[in-house]
Amino acid sequence: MSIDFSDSGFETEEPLVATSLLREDENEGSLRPKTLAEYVGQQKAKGNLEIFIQAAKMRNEPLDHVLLHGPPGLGKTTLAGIIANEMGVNIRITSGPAIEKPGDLAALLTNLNENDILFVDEIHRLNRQVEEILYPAMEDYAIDIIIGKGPSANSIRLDLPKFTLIGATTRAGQLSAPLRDRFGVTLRLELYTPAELSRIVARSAGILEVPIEGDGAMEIARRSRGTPRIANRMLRRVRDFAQVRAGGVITRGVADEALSALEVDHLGLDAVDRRMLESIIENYRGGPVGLETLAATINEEAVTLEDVYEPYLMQLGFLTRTPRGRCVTPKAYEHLGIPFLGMEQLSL
Ligand SMILES: Nc1ncnc2c1ncn2[C@@H]1O[C@H](COP(=O)(O)OP(=O)(O)OP(=O)(O)O)[C@@H](O)[C@H]1O
Ligand SMILES: [Mg+2]
Repeated sequence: MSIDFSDSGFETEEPLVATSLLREDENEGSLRPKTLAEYVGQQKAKGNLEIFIQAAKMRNEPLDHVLLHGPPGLGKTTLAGIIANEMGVNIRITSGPAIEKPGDLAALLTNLNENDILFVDEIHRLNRQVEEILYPAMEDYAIDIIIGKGPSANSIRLDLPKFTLIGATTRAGQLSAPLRDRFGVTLRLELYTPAELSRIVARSAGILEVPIEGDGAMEIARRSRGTPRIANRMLRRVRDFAQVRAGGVITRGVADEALSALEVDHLGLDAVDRRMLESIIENYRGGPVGLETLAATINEEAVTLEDVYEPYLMQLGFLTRTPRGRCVTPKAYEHLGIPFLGMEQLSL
């Protein structure tokens, strides 16, 4: 998708709801809160963590292994960093696809210090052999390594320092049961409310030293589909716009103008959301339609639709998942300005 900004001198190639990291995310690190107190929202996850962290510290033990799951950009990596900070331990960061061989994981594990954290992003993408090394590592703080080859091969057990594994995934359903069962703590991150997102936007604006009005922060918040990463991206794009058009201050009007130019509507839906909903309505009479069929029809990846687009559309009550496929609700027809012809339209 490309957006024509020829009249304002802006050039952007990427949609705001991109799955890969964008130019705007470059210094994401500087916007990351460092303590639980600074971490906005996610009350349930935060409340639980606070207790677990305090208890582990009192016992002078590592925190139990933690699995963080939820849609992209909700703060999983951020939370892992905060846990390390609050525990006062080091964190080693890696990801499922980066650990290719059992030996790679063994090297990471044996280099940890007592109570350290190993953070494995995209943990659902670990390969099977590597995963099997993790089982005894998580359970008994030990790994079994094979020395030698053929009939003279010997398995020896190597003790590891006590450590905490933090796994993050957008797809908890894809974790194998034995791996999932070895996490003592499982935290699901939820989409943020506009009020929470406006606090995040105001906080980020403070760090970036961008003047912003309360209304301006709220306008960005309402349109960032429950996701802090998208809110921060929008903040940066709106800032550019404000500098050129409005003397640098982000007001509600500037935010609205900038985001409308980016084809983000007042609920935060972008061109892909609209194509998705319209395609279900026009080609499949409102659904049900299978995810793969829908993805092929609008030429998007099924995983992207499922992980990135659907959570927000479902939260808005625009889309439902049924055993027979996805259905668009009357609320979505109304938002798109398409007449809804009654319930029989849904069941056809
Ligand atoms: N609760 C929060 N309070 C303030 N800022 C947040 C919060 N959660 C996330 N952010 C901001 O959102 C951005 C994205 O967060 P993060 O990288 O932790 O998401 P993630 O869940 O790890 O995403 P992915 O699934 O893509 O790895 C960060 O720059 C961070 O500053
Ligand atoms: Mg992350």
